[in-house]
Amino acid sequence: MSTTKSPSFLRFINSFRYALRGIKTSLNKGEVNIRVHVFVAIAAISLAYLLHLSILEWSVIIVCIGIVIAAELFNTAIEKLVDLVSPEWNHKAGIVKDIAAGAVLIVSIASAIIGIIIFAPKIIDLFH
Ligand SMILES: Nc1ncnc2c1ncn2[C@@H]1O[C@H](COP(=O)(O)OP(=O)(O)OP(=O)(O)O)[C@@H](O)[C@H]1O
Repeated sequence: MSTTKSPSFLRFINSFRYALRGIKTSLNKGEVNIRVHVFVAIAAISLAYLLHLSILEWSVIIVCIGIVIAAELFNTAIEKLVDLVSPEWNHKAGIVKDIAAGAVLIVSIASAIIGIIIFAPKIIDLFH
């Protein structure tokens, strides 16, 4: 059996490496927002474990975490692209950044509400 990897397999592995590099760059470049999201995600996963969530509740929490972090990565990518295309002050560049930030805010608020709906009753139950 040949051990040579097919080009399409290598392309797949490389795409995966580039994607991981993108995530690492976002975390390393001092992007405060994404660090906050990762911190909140770790806190939510820890709480979910401690409160013995159901499979459905776990799934909802994981989907929320994925959407928020993905939105933040898109936002960072858009910011970098705008800075590349329009390094100088430009009204339209500002609008593009504001809209991208608005998208992150929307999914963050929705996820926070879902977190409250799932966690709050279980935390209240602990004190009864
Ligand atoms: N080139 C620009 N032209 C016009 N307005 C801009 C420009 N760059 C940034 N802004 C305005 O400043 C805001 C903040 O932009 P910035 O790129 O600093 O994003 P940020 O949210 O502070 O990002 P981060 O802190 O994650 O780097 C934008 O949402 C936009 O309103």
